[in-house]
Amino acid sequence: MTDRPHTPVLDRVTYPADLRRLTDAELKQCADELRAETISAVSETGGHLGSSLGVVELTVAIHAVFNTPYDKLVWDVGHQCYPHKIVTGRRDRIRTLRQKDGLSGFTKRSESDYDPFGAAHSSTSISAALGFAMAREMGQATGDAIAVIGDGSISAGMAYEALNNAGHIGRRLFVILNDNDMSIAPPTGAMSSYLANLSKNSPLAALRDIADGVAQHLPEPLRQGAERARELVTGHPKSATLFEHLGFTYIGPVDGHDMGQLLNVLRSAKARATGPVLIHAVTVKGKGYAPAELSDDCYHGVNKFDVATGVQKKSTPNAPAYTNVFGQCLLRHAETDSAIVGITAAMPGGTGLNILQKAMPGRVFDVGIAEQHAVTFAAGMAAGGMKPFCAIYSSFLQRGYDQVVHDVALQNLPVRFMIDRAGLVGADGPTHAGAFDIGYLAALPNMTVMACADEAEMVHMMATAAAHDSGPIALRYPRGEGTGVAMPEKGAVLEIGKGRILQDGRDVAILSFGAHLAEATDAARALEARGLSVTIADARFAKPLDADLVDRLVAGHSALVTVEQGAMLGFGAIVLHHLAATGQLDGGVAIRTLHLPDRFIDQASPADMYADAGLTAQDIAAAALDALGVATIHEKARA
Ligand SMILES: Cc1ncc(C[n+]2csc(CCOP(=O)(O)OP(=O)(O)O)c2C)c(N)n1
Ligand SMILES: CC(=O)[C@@H](O)[C@H](O)COP(=O)(O)O
Ligand SMILES: [Mg+2]
Repeated sequence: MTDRPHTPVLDRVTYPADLRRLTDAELKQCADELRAETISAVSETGGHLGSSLGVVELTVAIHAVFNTPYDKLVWDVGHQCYPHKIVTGRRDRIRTLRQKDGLSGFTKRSESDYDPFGAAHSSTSISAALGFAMAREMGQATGDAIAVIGDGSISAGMAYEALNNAGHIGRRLFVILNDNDMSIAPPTGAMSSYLANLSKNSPLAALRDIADGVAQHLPEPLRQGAERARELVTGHPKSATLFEHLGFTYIGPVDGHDMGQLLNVLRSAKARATGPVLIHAVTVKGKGYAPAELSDDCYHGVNKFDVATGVQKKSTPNAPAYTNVFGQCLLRHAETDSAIVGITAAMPGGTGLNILQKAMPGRVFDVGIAEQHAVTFAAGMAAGGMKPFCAIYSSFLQRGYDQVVHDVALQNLPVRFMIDRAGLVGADGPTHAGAFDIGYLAALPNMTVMACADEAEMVHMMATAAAHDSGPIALRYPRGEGTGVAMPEKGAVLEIGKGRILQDGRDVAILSFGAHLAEATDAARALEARGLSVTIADARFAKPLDADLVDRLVAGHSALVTVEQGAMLGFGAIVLHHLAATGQLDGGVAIRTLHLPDRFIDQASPADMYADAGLTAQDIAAAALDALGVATIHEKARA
């Protein structure tokens, strides 16, 4: 007998239609190959590996059973969609993931018909899928809607708003709960415990059938076992799970890595569902790759790595990361002030709150993916006499905006907002860019808004925030390392609303707000090389604005350039508003406000993204020269 060459099944799959031609055994083999391909690709690109490995079988089974893209598959967050990208026509570009001009690390409508709804912020999938389902019910040419949501993401209020609505509407909709008992960090919360109990204590639930109730047809001892398991989970004899109370048919738990079981359950659900169905799939984050399965974070987000060992490539830092400086500072303040507490919405490591959490576990609250609750919880704590440091990434705080307005600012409560990932963040792209917080926070009465120029300034601003009991205060800082400046022994409390001048000049003033001061300084050097005399100032506060400083810069220079790592209606707009309100715009000074452009910027390195945004040192210098040119024309005209 001759050995037949082994042809990978995955090589026969470009689109989901190809999966639908495979036998069940081939689908299983395809999943194994898809897992290997995912590991290999992410080892070259970095990215969200653990979550993607956990849904390999689900990906294959869903696409094999449902008629995507006519049926709409909506991944929550979208960070687990790499296997999905590989089997939906993007295998040839999967090694460009998260890079400039490459594939997005999340689902994105403009990238593929198989990404019917974009994501990256969590807990939106059930709402979006319900929207598709209703569009179908109202006559649009679209098929079934399937949301896949993780156990971490289903902790957010928005997911319950959607379940509530879907259960009420009662139309056919599929929600697959991908329960790997893990968020970015170990999951917290009562809901997480409830789900854990469902999967641990309900061994026979997998046999339940959505239409005719398999349990009824089980032999007596098994049926009693199923009922006992249900009673154990719910606490009530014969009562249903939370999802059933909300109007869903609950199927599960099923083994989310058992291809046969998944195919049976999905086929049966697809054939029989008349209303909303929740399929509870138990999975393992990092499944099938030992270094991921054995690690504490299940390789949630990894750098490039060596496949054989799992060892990730780490760059040697030149300076402390802002996140770390924040974490260390907060710990120092908490040691001397027992009212200080930290609040995070499922990001203890990402925000640096894990430093305080490790030292003083009782002083940090991880509320799960629940930014809205985090903000109002902080407001309540502040009203109760505590000093909450609410650490949330800039883009995720967008979720809690009404809470910032209504619960914090309106009541002038001293919540300290620590806004990490302000500005462009790199590989996560536009969904995670901290672009809007300057504008959306500075618009609020009572709010103080600071941004630190470097890590030493951060220490002072932390001291300022800790001392600021008269109202809410926000400190924004970017992802990544500081600039390597000498660090102060201790933070000094800054005068609220006062900036600083770092260098005095005569021709042009560059007024920077936040961490682009290094680029502003480089621009000044370039201008000096052309014989110009440049003032460099650091605003420190966008609100209250240092009006005296701005007035001085306008009065003493022919041109003023503002620089910030934020969107159009931010710091520069505040400066312009002040100058207009005080009649200084007509005084002949030429002004340029450098900010992010009015468009979303695709993923690349932060440096490339800032170049795309027109915010390099050269751009700043060019803007200054342009402004000076205009100022010269004005001066000549006046002469
Ligand atoms: C609104 C929002 N807050 C926080 C995050 C950061 N975040 C991304 S994935 C994740 C954990 C998600 O856990 P889960 O849904 O269980 O998916 P898993 O990674 O376990 O597959 C978090 C907190 C986010 N993307 N969106
Ligand atoms: C998917 C998601 O939202 C997070 O995993 C995010 O990518 C983390 O970003 P950082 O790496 O900046 O913490
Ligand atoms: Mg999870």
